[in-house]
Parts: sequence; structure tokens; C-alpha cells
Amino acid sequence: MSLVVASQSERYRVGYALETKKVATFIQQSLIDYANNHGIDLIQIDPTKPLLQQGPFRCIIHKLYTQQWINHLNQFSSQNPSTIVIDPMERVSRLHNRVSMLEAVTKLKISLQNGTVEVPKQVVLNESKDFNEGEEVGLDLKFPVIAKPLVANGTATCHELFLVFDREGLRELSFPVVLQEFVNHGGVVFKIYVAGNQVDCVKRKSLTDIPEEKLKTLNGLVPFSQISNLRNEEGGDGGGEDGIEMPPESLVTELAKGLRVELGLNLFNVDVIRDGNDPTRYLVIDINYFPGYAKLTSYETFITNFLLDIVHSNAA
Ligand SMILES: O=P(O)(O)O[C@@H]1[C@@H](OP(=O)(O)O)[C@H](OP(=O)(O)O)[C@H](O)[C@H](OP(=O)(O)O)[C@H]1OP(=O)(O)O
Ligand SMILES: Nc1ncnc2c1ncn2[C@@H]1O[C@H](COP(=O)(O)OP(=O)(O)O)[C@@H](O)[C@H]1O
Ligand SMILES: [Mg+2]
Ligand SMILES: [Mg+2]
Repeated sequence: MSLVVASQSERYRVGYALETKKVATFIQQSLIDYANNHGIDLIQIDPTKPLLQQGPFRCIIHKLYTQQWINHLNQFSSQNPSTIVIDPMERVSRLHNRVSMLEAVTKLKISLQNGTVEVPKQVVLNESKDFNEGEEVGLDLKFPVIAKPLVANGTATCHELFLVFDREGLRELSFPVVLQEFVNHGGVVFKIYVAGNQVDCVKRKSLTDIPEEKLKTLNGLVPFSQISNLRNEEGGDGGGEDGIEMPPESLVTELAKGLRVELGLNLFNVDVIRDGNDPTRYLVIDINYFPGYAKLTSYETFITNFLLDIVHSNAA
């Protein structure tokens, strides 16, 4: 008579609390099925109702910032400390500010044989008087700059960016805003997706280079938004990410691992560009919480492997 190994058949409930549009893109039937075949039941959480009525959960994943949801999550967590929350809200909120998100990068000690990882030079303008008085007040940057809303909390406005070519262009901005030096980078942005130990790097379309000569003819500011989500035929005159060399694997894994520890987060992606004038210089320009994983090939495996690591871990 053979013994049945009970742990093999153990199932885990993973709750998800996401906006409706995120459920539509992320919780695809293929993910539900793949996870299900590997012992994970994905359970939709109603964030407007107390979680106690909806559990138990081995783990909760979430991307929602209403006060009601935060209250429900806090209450449930304090009564169910063994449920693993991916990720704690106070750590996620570090990514909701374009200054604090990049501070983690400057704290990293990445040892690369042939390369550096930095952030572009940037300053915060809280109001227009920060640059009206005098010549260089608060601005130690070279134009062009990219103006990005300081807050990056998932609203449409926080993705409304501007390329600004001169001081005049600054007058039309809304505040508070981050001014970040534009770096020519060959029109390609690398996106490093992280889900715990799972790491994947893809390349996407970006803003095209601005040659010095062309710069002399440009003034004011130009708006743009979510350029990396545009297909080649839709956006600008760039294109041609094919044939562009990917960053070294060691850089991708070290950066992912380092940021995961420094931020204390599991689910994020990092936008990285490579300086067109120095191919060993990489710059982190953006970090996003719980990004669009479904754009990855085999995202079902990527996410399920991550969830299996979590549910099998001792973390609580
Ligand atoms: O919707 P998607 O799939 O384009 O994903 C968005 C991300 O695109 P990416 O995976 O980096 O190409 C997007 O990344 P970017 O900021 O565009 O680099 C954000 O993470 C966005 O979330 P939020 O609006 O900042 O809360 C993500 O939006 P949500 O899906 O979380 O609403
Ligand atoms: N410092 C920079 N130099 C050159 N291009 C940049 C820089 N910062 C952003 N970009 C371009 O603008 C896009 C959007 O900027 P990002 O900071 O990623 O904002 P969002 O949060 O809206 O994605 C990037 O994907 C990249 O194409
Ligand atoms: Mg981005
Ligand atoms: Mg972003």
C-alpha cells in the first residue's frame, strides 16, 4: 500500500484587489488556469467589503489606494498576521513620488565590471517663483529637460510629461514638478520587470535623440505621454528597437535584486536608458509599482512562479 503525500495537493488562496481595468488586463483566463494547475486559486477581493468575510488568504496582492481599502487591509492584517501582503502600503507609497523612487537607486552598491547605474540630474520646482527670480535660482540643469509631475500615483495626469527646451517653456508647467535632464539614448528604453526572484528585461520605444544642431531650432515645450506604450507606426519618427543590444544580464539581475532589497518591494518594473555618448552608463528614469506584466511573453509562468515562491515561504 503506498502513502499519499498530502503536501503535494495543498492549495493556496491568493486574493487580488485591483481596479476593474487592471483585472481585465492582468487576471486573464490563461493566468487563472495556469496558477490553478499549480495549486493556486486566484480569488477576487471586493475592496469595499471587510476582508474578514472574504478570507482566508495565504497571500494578498493589490494595487488600490482608496482609504477604505487601506483600512480594510490594515484591519485584516492585524488580525491575520500569517497572511502575506504583497506589498505593504507604506513601502509602495515610496514609488508615488518621483524623487523618493529614485533615491533607492543612489543608495545601491552595484558592482559591475564594466558599467555604472545612475539617475539623471534632477530638481524639484514647487512653484513658478522657483525659477522666476534671478538667473540660476534652483536650476543647475542643462536644457532640454523632461518635466514630470512630482506625484506618480497612477492617475492619467501623472503621466503627462513635457520636453522643455528653454526657461520660457517652464512657465507653462503645473507644479510641483520634477525637471530631469534629458539624456540622448538611442530611442530605446529597457524595462526590467521584477516579481520577487523572477526578472525579465524587454526593450520598448522611447523618445528619439535630439542632436545639438536641432536643439538650436527648438523652443518652449512639447507634451508627450506613455511613449513606451506606442507601437512604432503610432509614435514619432523613432522606431527601430530591433538590433539594439540589451543591457548585460549581470546588470539586469543585480539592479533587480538590489532594488528589491532597498525598496522592500516584490512587484515593480524599472525603466532604464543607456547614455548614447557612453554605452557603459545606464540611467534609471522611472520605477513603477505592479506594472503591466501581461505584456511579457509567458507572464503566466512568471507570475505563478513568483506566487509559488511566496506561498511556500515562511514569511508572514
Ligand atoms: O496598463 P499597462 O499594462 O500599460 O501598465 C502600466 C505600466 O506600463 P508598463 O508595464 O511599464 O509598460 C506603466 O509604466 P510607465 O509608467 O508607463 O513606465 C505604469 O506602471 C502604469 O501604472 P500607473 O499608471 O503608474 O499606476 C501601468 O498601468 P496599470 O495597468 O497599472 O494601470
Ligand atoms: N531623463 C530622460 N532622458 C531621456 N528620456 C527620458 C527621460 N526620462 C523619461 N524619458 C522618456 O520618457 C518616457 C516616460 O518617462 P517616465 O519617467 O518613464 O514616466 P512615466 O511614469 O509616465 O512612464 C520614458 O519611458 C522615456 O522614453
Ligand atoms: Mg515609465
Ligand atoms: Mg511611471
